[in-house]
Amino acid sequence: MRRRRRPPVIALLGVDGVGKTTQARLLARTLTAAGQPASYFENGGGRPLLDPLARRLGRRDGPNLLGPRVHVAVEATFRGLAITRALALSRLTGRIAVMDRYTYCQYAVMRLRGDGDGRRVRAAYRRFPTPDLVVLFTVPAALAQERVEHRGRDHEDLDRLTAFAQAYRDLPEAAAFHELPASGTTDEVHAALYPLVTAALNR
Ligand SMILES: Cc1cn([C@H]2C[C@H](O)[C@@H](COP(=O)(O)OP(=O)(O)O)O2)c(=O)[nH]c1=O
Repeated sequence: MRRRRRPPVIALLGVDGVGKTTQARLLARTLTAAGQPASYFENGGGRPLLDPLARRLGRRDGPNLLGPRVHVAVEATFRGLAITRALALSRLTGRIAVMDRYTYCQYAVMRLRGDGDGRRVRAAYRRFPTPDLVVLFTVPAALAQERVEHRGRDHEDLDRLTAFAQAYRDLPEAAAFHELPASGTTDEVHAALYPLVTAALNR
């Protein structure tokens, strides 16, 4: 067998409510049960912390509290630290890293908000490996919104979800993403995802 410098990295992307967390957790469990030990990692940008904090302080959201420039630096730092930790743990344990979000999510959210060209963040993230597989989940914006409502933690605006999905597709890296329609049940989407993953792991 070919020697690998690091365990494989699988990254799942998409707008809020598309099913990343559900699928990433299930994928890590299924791979592990199939004899390919895998760990789930969440690589968020701190929005669940920053937005409620901003609201408690009487502001609309994180960018409104910190200003766009500071906010993007804080968010990119949060995410960079999460990815660094995930890669380090994956290397230490030798387990496949199943990434719930990755660098591309930062680039997409910056494009969505019009935070410049992302060159500085791309430079800061340049040492992070290109994953062995990047899957972009797609669902109609209305379904993503319904799922976010169902989760009950926050709310999503339909126009924002539509623009966010387009921001992913407009990234310069998007040609390497594997788009996967994710409107089906959890089991149906998993059944479509799993062969892509095993093919990537066997490459
Ligand atoms: C994948 C999936 C999720 N859900 C629910 C579970 C969650 O409460 C919510 C959002 O899923 P979640 O996996 O949290 O999405 P993301 O990580 O992309 O934001 O939708 C469904 O109802 N059906 C599905 O097929």
